Amino acid sequence: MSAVSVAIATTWLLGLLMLPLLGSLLRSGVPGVRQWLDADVLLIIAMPLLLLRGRIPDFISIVVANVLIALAGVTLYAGFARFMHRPARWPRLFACVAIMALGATYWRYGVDSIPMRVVLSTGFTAAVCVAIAVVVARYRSAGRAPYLYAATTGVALIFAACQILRGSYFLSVNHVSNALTFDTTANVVLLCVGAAIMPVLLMCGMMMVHDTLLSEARDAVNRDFLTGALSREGFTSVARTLLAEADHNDAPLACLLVDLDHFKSINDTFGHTGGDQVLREFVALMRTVLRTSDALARIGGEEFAILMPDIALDRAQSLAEQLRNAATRHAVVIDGGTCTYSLSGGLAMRLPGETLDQLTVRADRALYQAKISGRNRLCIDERSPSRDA
Ligand SMILES: Nc1nc2c(ncn2[C@@H]2O[C@H](COP(=O)(O)OP(=O)(O)OP(=O)(O)O)[C@@H](O)[C@H]2O)c(=O)[nH]1
Repeated sequence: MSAVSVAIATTWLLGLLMLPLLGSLLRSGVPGVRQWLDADVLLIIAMPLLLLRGRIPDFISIVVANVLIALAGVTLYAGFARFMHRPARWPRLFACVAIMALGATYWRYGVDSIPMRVVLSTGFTAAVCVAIAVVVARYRSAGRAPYLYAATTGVALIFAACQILRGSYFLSVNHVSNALTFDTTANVVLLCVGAAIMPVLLMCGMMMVHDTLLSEARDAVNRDFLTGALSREGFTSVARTLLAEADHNDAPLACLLVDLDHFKSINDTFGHTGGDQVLREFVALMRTVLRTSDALARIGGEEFAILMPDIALDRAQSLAEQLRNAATRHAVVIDGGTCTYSLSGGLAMRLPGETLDQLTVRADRALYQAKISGRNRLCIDERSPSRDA
């Protein structure tokens, strides 16, 4: 068996192995997986056609096989583009495949040249690899494992370089095919690298899908689905860090609990979806007032907790008042109607060594005071340090 046949058979086997793995990721709904699966299927169909060269008509083993491989390549790229939430631009991709088809036909039936067909296919594959490297490097989502994206870009560029090297070699040899042309060590090594391109890039894609799923699962637990604020679980874990930092730096930490007033009547007037819109817009409003270092969580229906690290009571009180004023000025347009609302707040400064539960209990007591004193106001827990200072 020649080195070329071994390389083709290896790609085919790896393609088969990838199939169930990609299939298992289909139901994840992550964009790109469908295209990667299609690319793998195209590859699996194309490889035996190449292997049957001489036993089936050349048109199938050369032209059709090369077109299928080119289609697999552009579909692989489309998968990466979709994964990065970019359009696949199919008309352009099909135009590239059409050029490949014309080239393969010409270098078989116009001028029969194996080296030129190799130059054509390596050039095409190199272009696909560069396109993948560019789309992955350029459109990486923030908050995702950067090493994975860097590795995919790097691997795609290495593959492109190997293809260009192999193409250049064949460009320099005589147009007449010759077994020796293929049996050089350099060509065999580059051939093996070429055989790994699709399987390795598909593996990179699958690793990125896993990274996405893990990050979505983490978000589902730590984020409130409706407002995007931290969930109670997310808040607890962020609070643990903030409390440890406050202890370590002997720094002040403020806890503000906020509850929207008469929220039930908002729901009664504007419906539950109207109430949801108020909650979403209120969280967006809070983000414009609070500092980026403040941790904001939705801990109940219309109740929110904010931890403010490294802040004195005066400043925390002023931020809380700004928030209350912004809320009273905020008009939410719902189905043509306008909803206005107010909030009550309870503020407590952390005492040395105090746990999150102890701190929130004091803030909650202050919030209760604000509610029973008439709402739309801020109360401060009397034990908050620096109050008397
Ligand atoms: N739209 C919407 N409403 C919610 C959600 N979670 C809880 N609520 C509603 O929030 C309302 C809270 O009502 P209450 O606990 O009586 O409080 P309130 O009407 O705000 O009165 P005070 O807090 O005493 O000023 C209830 O009607 C809940 O149904 C939610 O996710 N979306």
